[in-house]
Amino acid sequence: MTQTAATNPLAILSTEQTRRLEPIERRPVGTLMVHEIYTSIQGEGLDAGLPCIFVRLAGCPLRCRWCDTTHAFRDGQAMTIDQLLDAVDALPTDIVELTGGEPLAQPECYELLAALADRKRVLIETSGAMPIDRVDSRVTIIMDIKCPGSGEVASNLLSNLAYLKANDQLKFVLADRADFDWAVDFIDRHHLREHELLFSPVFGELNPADLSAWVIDAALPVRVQLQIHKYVWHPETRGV
Ligand SMILES: C[S@@+](CC[C@H](N)C(=O)[O-])C[C@H]1O[C@@H](n2cnc3c(N)ncnc32)[C@H](O)[C@@H]1O
Ligand SMILES: Nc1nc2[nH]cc(C(=O)O)c2c(=O)[nH]1
Ligand code: SF4
Ligand SMILES: [Mg+2]
Repeated sequence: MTQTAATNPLAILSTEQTRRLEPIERRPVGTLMVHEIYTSIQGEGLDAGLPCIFVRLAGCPLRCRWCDTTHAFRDGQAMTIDQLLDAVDALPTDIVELTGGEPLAQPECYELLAALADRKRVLIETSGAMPIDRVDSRVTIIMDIKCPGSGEVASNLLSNLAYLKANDQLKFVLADRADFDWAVDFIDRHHLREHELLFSPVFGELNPADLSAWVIDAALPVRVQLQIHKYVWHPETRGV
């Protein structure tokens, strides 16, 4: 059976609420536009496999060619930070990830991240197109470096590299061999080999076996990572 926000027992926004999502421009002052909140298995990064609460904010100024979350570009439910914290507190899971859309596109998210970090272990998944310097230091940042195949390479904010902490993660989502070569060059040019590096294939586009062979051949200190939720559930399933 496929699972959706409507059937996931740990989804916070009900079917009725998700039907009433508003365009992001209608966000009242002091609120964040939230696209969905649910619990699943962390499908990406160094915490893959662990239960995790996902708070997905609405809206993104980028348009990665292969984005799998275009449904979050526009609509959400306006929630105050207190409402969001109540929703997260109601869930027993002790890891929470803020994602989107682009979570850092909503400035209130800095305050939200600090408040979440008072309660749980917090991860943020960000495009790296917005400054990360104001993110609470207790939060683990998973930052995408956008490769040429995404069509968004010009959005990489290189000044962010200086703010990465030892336990943050740098992710390259690769569409083809040209992206792979570009990523290896980027890592060397910016002296990033000491960081936690993740190479992920664009789902359904780059064969994970090809990517794995390239990583083995180059003897690179990077982790090949697949989006495991797309293997556990049907890849189009929402709310997982
Ligand atoms: C939907 S984005 C939201 C967070 C933020 N906007 C970003 O790009 O990191 C979450 C993660 O999914 C990855 N992603 C999106 N579409 C993908 C695809 N088709 N294949 C592999 N990863 C994908 C993104 O690269 C990013 O690491
Ligand atoms: N299960 C699951 N794990 C994830 N890790 C990062 C995600 C994201 O969309 O940011 C994601 C997601 O959408 N689902
Ligand atoms: S930055 Fe993230 S949410 Fe925005 S288009 Fe790219 S992958 Fe999708
Ligand atoms: Mg996702």
